[in-house]
Amino acid sequence: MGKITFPKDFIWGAATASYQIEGAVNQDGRGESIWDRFSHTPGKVLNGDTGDVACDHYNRYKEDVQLMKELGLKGYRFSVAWPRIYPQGKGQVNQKGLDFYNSLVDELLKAGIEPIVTLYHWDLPQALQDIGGWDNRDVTDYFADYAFKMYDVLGDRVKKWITHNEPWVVAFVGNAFGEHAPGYKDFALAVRITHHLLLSHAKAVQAYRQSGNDDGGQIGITLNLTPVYPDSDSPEDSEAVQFQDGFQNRWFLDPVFKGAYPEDILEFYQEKYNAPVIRPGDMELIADNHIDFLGINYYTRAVVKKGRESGFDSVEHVHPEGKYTEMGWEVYPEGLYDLLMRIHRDYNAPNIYITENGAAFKDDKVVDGIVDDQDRLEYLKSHFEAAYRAIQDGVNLKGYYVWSFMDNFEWAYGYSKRFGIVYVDYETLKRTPKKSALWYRDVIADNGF
Ligand SMILES: N=[N+]=NCCCCNC(=O)[C@@H]1[C@H]2[C@H](O)[C@@H](O)[C@H](O)[C@@H](CO)[C@@H]12
Repeated sequence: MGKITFPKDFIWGAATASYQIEGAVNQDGRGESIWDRFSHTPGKVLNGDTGDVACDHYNRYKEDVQLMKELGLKGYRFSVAWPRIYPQGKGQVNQKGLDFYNSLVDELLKAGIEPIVTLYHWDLPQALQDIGGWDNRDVTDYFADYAFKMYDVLGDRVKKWITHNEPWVVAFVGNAFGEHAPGYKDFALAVRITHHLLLSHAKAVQAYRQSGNDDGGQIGITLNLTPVYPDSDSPEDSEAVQFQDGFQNRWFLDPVFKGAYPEDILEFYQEKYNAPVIRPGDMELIADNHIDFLGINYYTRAVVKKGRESGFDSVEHVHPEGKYTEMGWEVYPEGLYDLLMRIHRDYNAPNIYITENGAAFKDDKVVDGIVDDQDRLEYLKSHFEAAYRAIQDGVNLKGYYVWSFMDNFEWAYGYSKRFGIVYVDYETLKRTPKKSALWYRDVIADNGF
């Protein structure tokens, strides 16, 4: 592909999340989150790593914003730690928590960087988990109250909001697979939670429309979407694709864009799990609170075939020959093009932002002050090219936030996986831009490559 130039005003950014970078978990009145509890539970996180210190961004945010400015970022996606605002999840507000995010937003605006703020990136106040967490329908109201408070405090300067980050991961990885906080292995619980996450999303959108701060503001949701391909053209493998696509993608896309769950998956869940619990008015609330943009987190594709056991959900993942990242995820930029075209075709999505795309590679070694992460540079270049092709074919893609601005706490993998375009030495907390960051700086300056 020759030189490509992205549309004018395309937002080139980078993304992070509160629990993964902030540290300072006991500073300035922050309450405990489910990830504090989970990471301090022996055996849950590799090497016993926790987010206690992480990148200490809470105390180093001015330095970090200065580095973002030097890289020329147009946008920065971060999340607010609910437990910094409401240490108990509801009730008493923690002013020092609000002060931090106010200062961070002011630093970003001074640096000419547009903030896009995620309200929930997995760090639920533990006090709410103690009353059932997302399985407790009341938490959907506490989330809307927390959202309303953030719109009130930051809404004059923050004009792009994301309600949830990856509700599929929150529900299934945290409550069916047991790999993330709070660590349950109960599929019916996970299905019930998906409904409460979507309900809380709708209530937070409704709160935004009522906040009086939505003038020129946009609100959306970020979904981790995975295009699914069959291992063969057999009818069995097509059925496996249909289930996997419904389980991972359509279960969230359909309610958000069409106001109803996909029939095939809903029927299957009600039959097998007697879930979700949907009350009269729920689907109307979800249907009536439209989003202004869809955030897409894209990492890789899925290739599936019918599994050995019977049933609609009998799916076996296949791992084709090819290049894989340190997470075991296939490098497949074509999947980003196919995904964007599918969302455009099947959901007629309004504006779309890639709210996360990036990779963990072993190529992070500091040699003579340089981190030569050529693998990551090539990963990003190939995915930028796929995004460009989708824009050329009509997709309303308005921005791209690389995951991640800097190496950080990679959930159950702790600090063993590095996704940053900026290297973090966890002994000294020194930040060093990697080769990919210096290349990205030029891409942003030229609005292409
Ligand atoms: N079973 N299983 N699956 C595990 C999770 C699958 C998908 N993981 C993601 O999308 C997470 C997303 C997250 O927003 C960010 O906080 C994470 O740091 C990145 C990198 O991991 C990605």
